[in-house]
Amino acid sequence: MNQADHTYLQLCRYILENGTKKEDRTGTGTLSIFGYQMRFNLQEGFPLLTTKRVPFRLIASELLWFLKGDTNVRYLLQHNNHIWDEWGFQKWVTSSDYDGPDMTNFGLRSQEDEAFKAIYEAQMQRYQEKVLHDDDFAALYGDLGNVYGKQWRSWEGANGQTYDQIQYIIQEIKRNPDSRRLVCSAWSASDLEHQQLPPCHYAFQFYVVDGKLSCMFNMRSNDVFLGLPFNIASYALLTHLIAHECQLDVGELIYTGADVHIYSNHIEQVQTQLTRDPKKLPTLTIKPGVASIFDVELDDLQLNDYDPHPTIKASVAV
Ligand SMILES: Nc1nc(=O)c2c([nH]1)NC[C@@H]1CN(c3ccc(C(=O)N[C@@H](CCC(=O)O)C(=O)O)cc3)CN21
Ligand SMILES: O=c1ccn([C@H]2C[C@H](O)[C@@H](COP(=O)(O)O)O2)c(=O)[nH]1
Repeated sequence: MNQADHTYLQLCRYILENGTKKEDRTGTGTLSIFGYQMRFNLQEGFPLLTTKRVPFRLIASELLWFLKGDTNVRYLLQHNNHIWDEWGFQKWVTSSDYDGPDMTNFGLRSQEDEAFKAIYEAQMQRYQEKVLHDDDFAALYGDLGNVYGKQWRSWEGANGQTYDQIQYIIQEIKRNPDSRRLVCSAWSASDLEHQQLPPCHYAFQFYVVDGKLSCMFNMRSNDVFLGLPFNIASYALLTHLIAHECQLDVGELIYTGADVHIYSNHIEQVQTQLTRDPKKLPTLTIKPGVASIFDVELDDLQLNDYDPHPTIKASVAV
């Protein structure tokens, strides 16, 4: 059974038919709806879409990065993960330390202007090298500010004391699984000015019934073609990891989105994906013996029987 692809494709179809043209911060333009919910039964298989290839390795390394409480893209680069590069790069090129060619509006310009694209790529390569090999540079420009890792693992209270929301949730699930307070919030009003990108998945909550762990996650803004397949798989993986540690089965994953949009330069890609028939979902195995989710490494996670349709390329809006 694979209901997951159908559920996702139904959302895509719904936006194409009912979405309103809406301008956005990146200048790309979107088709957007406001308010949508989807449910994924995690017992059916691991919800990694099969109607295009979704790179599980990038999703897993990003989630482990959050769980480590890390906010610096150096860890991602060390794992050959480039999904956050543009947001660190932006911090560098808009600073007084930047001494290269003008990078104003690099996201859109690199899609429209081939000559600029080559200049941009050279600067991006310089950025990546510096983050990887220059500690001072990485501390300044690799760090994305108080993003997910910081809020999840060391939320700062008014008194300067820090709170580990993930540790709290795990302890509570073990001690009092009926709790209705198994919430993690990444949205901190006082931190908005200290973040390269305010959290898109800003809160999630767990629920235990009949020995199964379910999770609901909320998104204020969601890029349906590039972001959402990652977000679904990431929260599915988080639910599996916490269930594993708490000796529970997995239940349901519930998604609630607010401004749910397809970028205007992703419409063709979505239409291609809609012509494809879903295949069997993969399954996930966590290496036995990994006791704490904070010790999990990439090699402890194994995705089985993933045989998707080919990748569909698209540019990310910055
Ligand atoms: N516009 C936008 N969409 C997002 O989904 C997004 C952001 N911005 N900003 C922050 C993070 C970064 N995320 C990203 C960024 C890029 C891809 C992406 O390009 N995915 C490609 C594969 C990329 C690769 O192989 O390196 C894909 O085909 O899924 C996915 C998620 C999710 N978030
Ligand atoms: O996990 C993520 C992170 C980001 N996004 C998307 C949603 C929007 O398209 C952009 C963020 O732009 P804002 O103007 O701050 O809303 O990134 C995502 O889908 N998933």
